[in-house]
Order: sequence, then structure tokens, then C-alpha cells
Amino acid sequence: MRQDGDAVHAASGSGPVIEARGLDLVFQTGDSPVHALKDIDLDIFKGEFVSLIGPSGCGKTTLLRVIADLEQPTGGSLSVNGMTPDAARQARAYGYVFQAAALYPWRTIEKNVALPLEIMGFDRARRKQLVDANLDLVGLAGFGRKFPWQLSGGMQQRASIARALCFDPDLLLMDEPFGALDEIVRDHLNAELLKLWAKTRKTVVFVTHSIPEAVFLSTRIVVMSPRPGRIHEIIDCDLGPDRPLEIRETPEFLAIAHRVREGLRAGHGYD
Ligand SMILES: Nc1ncnc2c1ncn2[C@@H]1O[C@H](COP(=O)(O)OP(=O)(O)OP(=O)(O)O)[C@@H](O)[C@H]1O
Repeated sequence: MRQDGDAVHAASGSGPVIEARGLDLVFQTGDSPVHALKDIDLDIFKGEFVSLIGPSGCGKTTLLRVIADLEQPTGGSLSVNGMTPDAARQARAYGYVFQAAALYPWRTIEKNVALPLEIMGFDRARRKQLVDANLDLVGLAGFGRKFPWQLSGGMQQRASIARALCFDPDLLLMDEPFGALDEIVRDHLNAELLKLWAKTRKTVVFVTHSIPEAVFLSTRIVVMSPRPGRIHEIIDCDLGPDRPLEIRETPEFLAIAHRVREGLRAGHGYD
């Protein structure tokens, strides 16, 4: 198993934001136990954009949910910002973007984005300031008074990103946020997300099924193999920070995409 980036980061002396060692998760179901994650070792460092890619059911969402303390591992250890996942959740260490935008239909966009701030007890003036700034950041300035159903799917997903960012967490966990969108909108949002990441330098863990999306966005790609979900390979994606959409036609991009595809195939054991 390769972890190309680790040596570089270890040399820089910065500790990992996420550190998983021998992580295991077995779901106890009515029928038979489901071994969702097996022996996951993974370090993710500050400012990285790491994608988790793998076949359906390989445990990508489960791994993200374990990091977010929404599932409990049955073995191994995990730290998030040097804390237990439980402590990190309570310290609001991360923002979470779900597959579906999951906005409340009866609240306006600004009220949806403000929800975490209300829960955290921010006063009204500060809430307005943060909501406006984050709607602006995701290109939704002027749409705060609309209701979710008045916005396109892509705009709703942007609003859910603004909601995840509004309290300025250093870590963003994103579970296939653009999976349900058409390709043109997805391309556009990929480019926007990359700009946003370059501007904010947040650490991002991003789940996707799409090889081009993973290569376009990531600094490293974690290729997972089918159940029980294991890390098959970690691939460095050193295309630099400046990535216009046309980069997807370049030999460097295609070479990395090819490596990811080969990794997925080898992990599957088709050959
Ligand atoms: N709460 C649960 N109880 C029992 N089994 C579960 C539970 N959550 C997930 N699983 C199982 O664990 C495995 C991993 O699921 P997970 O959703 O993490 O996969 P995934 O890689 O994200 O899949 P997809 O790409 O289809 O979203 C699957 O077999 C799934 O059915």
C-alpha cells in the first residue's frame, strides 16, 4: 500500500488532522454481521483535499461517518484534530455536507444556513454577517430570502456547503455532494469547490464514485476495495493548485486517472 504524501508531511512536522490506525467497523444486523471497514490506516494532513473512491458498498460513507462520530468503530483508533471523534464533534471541528442538500423546506436559504449558528448560540447580528459572507463565498449572494424549492439542485447543494462552512470549521467532510447533479452543473461546482478550497485552505475529505472528479479535486486519492472496505492504494495527485477544467485532457491528468482505474480494478480482483 502506498501513502506517497505521508513522507512529505511527516518531514514538514505538522501532525495529521485525521489519524486512523487499524480502524474496523462491523455492523451487527438482524441477519449476519456486516464487516464495513477493515484495518484502515490513514493520515490526512492540514490543507489536504483527500477523496475516498471505491465501488458501491465499500464503506466510503461509513468511514466519513466514523470521522464525524456518527458511527462508532468496533476496533482500532481514530483521532480528529488530536481529539477523539466525540470531542471533535462537540468542539465543532468539522462541517458535513450530505449527498442530498437536506435543507429544511419551510426555512429560507439564509435561515437554513444560519441553523448551526443558532444552535451554537451566535447572536442575530453575527449570524447575519456569517450567513451573508458564506452565501457570497458559494456564489449565492442575493438568494438568502428564497426557499429551497425556488433554487436549482446545484444551488441547493451550494447552500448546504455554505451551511457547513458558516461556523468556519477547519475540516470539511463531503459525502458525494454532487452525485445527483447533471454533468455540466457538476463540472461547474467542481471548479467552484476547487477555488473555494484554494481560498480557505480547509482540509477536505470527499467521497465520490467519479474518477475524473477525484483526480480534478484531490491532492490525494484513497482507493478502497469492496467489502470489507479496506484501503487498497493511496495515490498522490500532484497536478498543482491551479486546475482549469481543461486540465482533464492533459497527459498528466489522464495518467493519474489511469492509475486510479487500475487501482479500483486490482482492488476488485476482477483479473
Ligand atoms: N447502519 C448500518 N447497518 C448495517 N449495515 C450498514 C449500515 N450502514 C452501512 N451498512 C453497510 O455497510 C457497507 C458499507 O456501506 P457504505 O454506505 O459506507 O458504502 P459506500 O461505499 O458509501 O456505498 P455507496 O457508494 O453506494 O454510497 C454496505 O454493505 C452497507 O450496506
